[in-house]
Amino acid sequence: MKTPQHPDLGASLEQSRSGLRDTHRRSLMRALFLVTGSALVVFGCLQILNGYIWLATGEFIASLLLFFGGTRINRTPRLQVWIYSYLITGFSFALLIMLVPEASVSAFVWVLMMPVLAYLLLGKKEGFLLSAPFVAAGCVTYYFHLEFVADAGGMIDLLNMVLCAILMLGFIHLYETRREEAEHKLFTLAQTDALTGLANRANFQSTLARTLAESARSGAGFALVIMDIDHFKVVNDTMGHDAGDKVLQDIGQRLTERLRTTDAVGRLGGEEFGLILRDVKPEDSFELMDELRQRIAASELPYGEATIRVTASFGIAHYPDHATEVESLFRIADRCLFSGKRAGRNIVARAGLSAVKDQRAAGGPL
Ligand SMILES: Nc1nc2c(ncn2[C@@H]2O[C@H](COP(=O)(O)OP(=O)(O)OP(=O)(O)O)[C@@H](O)[C@H]2O)c(=O)[nH]1
Repeated sequence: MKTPQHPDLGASLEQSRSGLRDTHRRSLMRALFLVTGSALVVFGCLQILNGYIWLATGEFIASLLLFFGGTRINRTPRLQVWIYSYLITGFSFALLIMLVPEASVSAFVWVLMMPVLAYLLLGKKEGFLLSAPFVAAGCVTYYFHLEFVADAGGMIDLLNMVLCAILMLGFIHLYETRREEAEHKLFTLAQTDALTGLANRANFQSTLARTLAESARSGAGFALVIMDIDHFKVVNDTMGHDAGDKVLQDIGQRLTERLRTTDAVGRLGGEEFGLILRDVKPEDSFELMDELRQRIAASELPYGEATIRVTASFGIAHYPDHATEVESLFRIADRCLFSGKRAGRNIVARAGLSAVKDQRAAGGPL
């Protein structure tokens, strides 16, 4: 059986919580550091011409820090801290500039940029919590900038700003909510076998890799079981594909019903299923699978006027007794299954110590 390496899908979702993967967030941050750093150099020069030496000095220092940050952002393990530091400092700096009595009215356009950056870099919840107070503070500053709205023209100016800020925040929030929902739906679809509702092969392999890493830390063993329905082709050929589908759904349900919630079940493809039994000894996993085998053999699935009976064969490999790597565990369980099929089917076959010996003698996994 070919078992290609699959990325951990759970980790992928975690990394894309803001809509951008960590690598993209780093690239965006680097671009922001460079753009805002360069912009601050220009603004600093203009502030000198305006006579605001202290403001220009602050902008030059900030631009140096930003250029330095641009060289570090790709390597830092604390990306989230860097993002928060950048956004909070940047937003506060923008507010400070708006508070200057002679501030140009165009400085207030940055208020509208705040939610865009915060949502893009932090996601919906954290983006809202960070940007909403700054947007509100920007609107209040604008009110003071207009000198308390003395006439109708001032009121129009204020309402333009406030309405635009509210709409910007609202639209970005709505967009991010829909994007998260769509991503979640896609992610679930990409992980699930459509026919049985079980984990699909890629998802099962991610779970297996995670279980192995956890077991390596905790020292607890687990069993990998590969189960295959016997002579499934006959069901399809004699009763039709729809009957075959019903059998697959029924078997999938039986497997999940019988196992513990901490165990994992997945459809590896066709009529083949994978099971991970956590915290289990070799004798116990054999007994459990044999009970499952008997249940499947004894069950009758009504299909129209007919009744469908199937049997299944199982191959078991144990971590760490038989192998300590995903590939080797799969190969051993698969070979056990194959030997069970050759021995007449409706059998639970487990790797023995000889399997481990053979593997060592051959200088590699079985
Ligand atoms: N109904 C249905 N059939 C499927 C599906 N996926 C694979 N199959 C069928 O499963 C059958 C597998 O046949 P084989 O690989 O020969 O295996 P088998 O008949 O179970 O024989 P043994 O495994 O040797 O006992 C083929 O007929 C496939 O078309 C599916 O999603 N639905």
